Amino acid sequence: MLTVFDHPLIKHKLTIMRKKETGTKDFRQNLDEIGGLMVYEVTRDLPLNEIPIETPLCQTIGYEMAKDVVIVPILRAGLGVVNGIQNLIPTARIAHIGMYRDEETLEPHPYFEKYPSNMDEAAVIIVDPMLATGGSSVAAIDMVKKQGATSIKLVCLVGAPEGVKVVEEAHPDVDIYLASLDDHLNEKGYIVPGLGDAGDRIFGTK
Ligand SMILES: O=c1ccn([C@@H]2O[C@H](COP(=O)(O)O)[C@@H](O)[C@H]2O)c(=O)[nH]1
Ligand SMILES: O=P(O)(O)OP(=O)(O)O
Ligand SMILES: [Mg+2]
Repeated sequence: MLTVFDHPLIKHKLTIMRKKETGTKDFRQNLDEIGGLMVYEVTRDLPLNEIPIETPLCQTIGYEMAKDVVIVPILRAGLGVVNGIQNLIPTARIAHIGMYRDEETLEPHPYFEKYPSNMDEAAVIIVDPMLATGGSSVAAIDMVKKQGATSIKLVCLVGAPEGVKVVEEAHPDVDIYLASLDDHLNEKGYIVPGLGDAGDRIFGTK
């Protein structure tokens, strides 16, 4: 299932990120804030356990999260989304998948992976600001499934219709969340209108 957020705060912050004159500091801050706003909805169906508790007044039933949450940023750009989510789920574990996209072929190249031990039981949230051809996302989902993950969500900021179709066809069981579904991919595999190269804008490498 694809969910595209239609929230004024997300639209406002994403517009700041899209502007070419926005510098690294403001880019990162708005990415952080959008990550926090999106996670509220992304985690809406997380299972809860009922637990007996005692308030200062009486005994009652409270709730605690039934599953560990594992956030999986696709490096580098995905790192920019982690903080906003972690602020709201401080107990989340962080896995890492290192992947770059070949500039000519647009094929994803994994170079690093590290996971906690309980991927099979966890609610796994893969994050990458950009869903372009879908190659990186499909490869990352393949990798977490190999670790036994069954509850997987993909959270991106900006998506292209081409990439959404590729992920939906390869992994129909994975819910996709976007802040914006943009128009198309250009001949170099960049999302249009997009926001440019997310990794470079987060880390100031261009
Ligand atoms: O406009 C764009 C498009 C892509 N990226 C980076 O590439 C990957 C995703 O590309 P896929 O083609 O979907 O594999 C993503 O990790 C971004 O880092 C970008 O920054 N801007
Ligand atoms: O996906 P890429 O190639 O843009 O890599 P990075 O996110 O490290 O900039
Ligand atoms: Mg990337």
